[in-house]
Amino acid sequence: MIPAAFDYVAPATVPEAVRALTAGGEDAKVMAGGQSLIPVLRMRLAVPTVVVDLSGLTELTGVHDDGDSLRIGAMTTHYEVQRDPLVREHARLLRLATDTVADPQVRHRGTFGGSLAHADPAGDLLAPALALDAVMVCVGPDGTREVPAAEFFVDHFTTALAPDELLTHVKVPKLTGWGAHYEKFNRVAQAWSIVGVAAALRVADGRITDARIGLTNMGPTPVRARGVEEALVGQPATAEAITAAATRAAEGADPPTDGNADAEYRSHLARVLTERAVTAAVGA
Ligand SMILES: Cc1cc2nc3c(=O)[nH]c(=O)nc-3n(C[C@H](O)[C@H](O)[C@H](O)COP(=O)(O)OP(=O)(O)OC[C@H]3O[C@@H](n4cnc5c(N)ncnc54)[C@H](O)[C@@H]3O)c2cc1C
Repeated sequence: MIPAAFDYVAPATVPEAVRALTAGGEDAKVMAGGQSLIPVLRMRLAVPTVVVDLSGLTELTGVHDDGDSLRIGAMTTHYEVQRDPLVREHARLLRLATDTVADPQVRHRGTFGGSLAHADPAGDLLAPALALDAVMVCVGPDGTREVPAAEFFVDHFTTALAPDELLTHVKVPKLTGWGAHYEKFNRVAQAWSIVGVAAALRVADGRITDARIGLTNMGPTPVRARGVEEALVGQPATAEAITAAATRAAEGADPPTDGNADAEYRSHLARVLTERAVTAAVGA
């Protein structure tokens, strides 16, 4: 199918983009790399009045050092995130998760902000953003507001962004020196996650002192595995402690049943992948 007709605007500044969104009303759509939006338009799952293309907004690209956190522009591509030295040093979990996203073509066009704004429960960057306590910087006609990841993801493909707002940056607190791992289970190479586990941990004198665990595709939004975190902190970084903590991975999750896996199998995967992710993060 081809998309229904829409107006196209390519703003040169963020205020211009906001004005175009506001003028377009409820059915205006932002376009980043178009990796998810174009198929949605072609299937006519969305019939926007106007598409506001952010690709000219160079101010929304790149990774910047903001002291205690990194500021990542929404239009930074997955490829750029993967290769950025600041991300490697201070947000390794994000880099490892980005490595698992699709294939080089998608990683060259797809953006960090687009993935978060799209809020596909199977998207691999949502759980790391949640585990890292990232903060979304959103700009609309009333100005700028900051939304913590825990409040940003509202439902399947639904975020706290209003139709006339855009995500400009993401603040990612630095976890320098922490161990990290992203464990993804998918049906074929380069496919979306059936379940994924994002783990970031700090170990001192053989004991786990901090643990952040996020789950991909274990509910309509990414899930923070608080039970596992509680069970890990203070424990020795041993296989026994990790196995015991991982049994709590599916607590509080609401995994879907679909053509790839049923809810019970997803809960099993969450436990197994948590054990693997934490083990790898401890050894990292
Ligand atoms: C073949 C294929 C395989 C893929 N596999 C994976 C995978 O394994 N794991 C994974 O995580 N992802 C995967 N993806 C998705 C990929 O990561 C894209 O980055 C993601 O779809 C977002 O695309 P985009 O950045 O081009 O945003 P777009 O497609 O342009 O936009 C997506 C949505 O977000 C909104 N949006 C975009 N940017 C903003 C913004 N700054 N402010 C407000 N709203 C915004 C748009 O309006 C739209 O609704 C895959 C995509 C394809 C095509």
